[in-house]
Amino acid sequence: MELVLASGSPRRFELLQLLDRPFRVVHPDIIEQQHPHERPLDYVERLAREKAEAGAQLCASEGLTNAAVIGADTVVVCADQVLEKPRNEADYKQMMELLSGRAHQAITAVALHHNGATTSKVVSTTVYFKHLNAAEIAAYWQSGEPKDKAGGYGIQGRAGKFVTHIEGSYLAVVGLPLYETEQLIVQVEAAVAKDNYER
Ligand SMILES: Cc1cn([C@H]2C[C@H](O)[C@@H](COP(=O)(O)OP(=O)(O)OP(=O)(O)O)O2)c(=O)[nH]c1=O
Repeated sequence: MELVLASGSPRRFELLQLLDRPFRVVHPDIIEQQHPHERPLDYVERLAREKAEAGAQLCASEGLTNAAVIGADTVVVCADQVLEKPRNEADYKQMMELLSGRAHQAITAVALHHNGATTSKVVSTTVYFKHLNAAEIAAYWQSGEPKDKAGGYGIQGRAGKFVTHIEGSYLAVVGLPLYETEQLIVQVEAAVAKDNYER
C-alpha cells in the first residue's frame, strides 16, 4: 500500500510528513462549489472525499492501483456564512470584519480512499478572534498570508496574534488533523493485514 497526498497545500504536505510515513503527492483538480442547502459539515466532507477519489483516479491512470490516497478540505463558518479563500482584498476585508471580536468554526475534513472505498472524519474547532481594527486588517492583507487560506487567515502565521483561544484541534485549523489522519491510515492498514491473513 502506497500512501499518497492529493493536495497542493504546503501546510498539508508539512503536516503529513510528521506521521513519518513515506508518501507521494498528486494534484487533482475538483470543483469546489457548495450545493444549495448543503450543510457546511457535509460540504467539507464531500470535498475531502472528492479530492481523495480524484487523487486515486490520477494514481490509477499512472498505474498505481494500490494507493491509499488522502484528501482534505478546510472552511471557516461564521454567522452561517461559509468562508473559503478570499477572491480579492475586498472579499478578505469583509471576512475579517465578520470574524473580528467573535467566535467562528474552522472545519476540516480528511478522507482516505483505498481499494474502492473512502473513509473520512470531520473536525470542527471553535476559534476566538480579538477585535480587529481597520489598520490591522489592512496590514495583514499586505503580509500576503490571507490569499490562499480559508477564512482569509492562517492561525500558524501572523494571524496567530488575532486568536485569543481555540476549542478543538489546532492542526485541523491549519489544514490536517494528524490524530484523525493517522486513525484513518491505521484502519486501512488493519483491513489490508486482515485481508492478507485470510487469503
Ligand atoms: C483557517 C486556516 C486555513 N489554512 C489553509 C489550509 C488550506 O491549505 C486552505 C484551505 O483551502 P482548501 O481548499 O481546504 O485547500 P487548498 O486549496 O489549500 O489545498 P488542496 O489542494 O488540498 O485542496 O487554508 C491555513 O493554512 N491556516 C488556517 O488557520
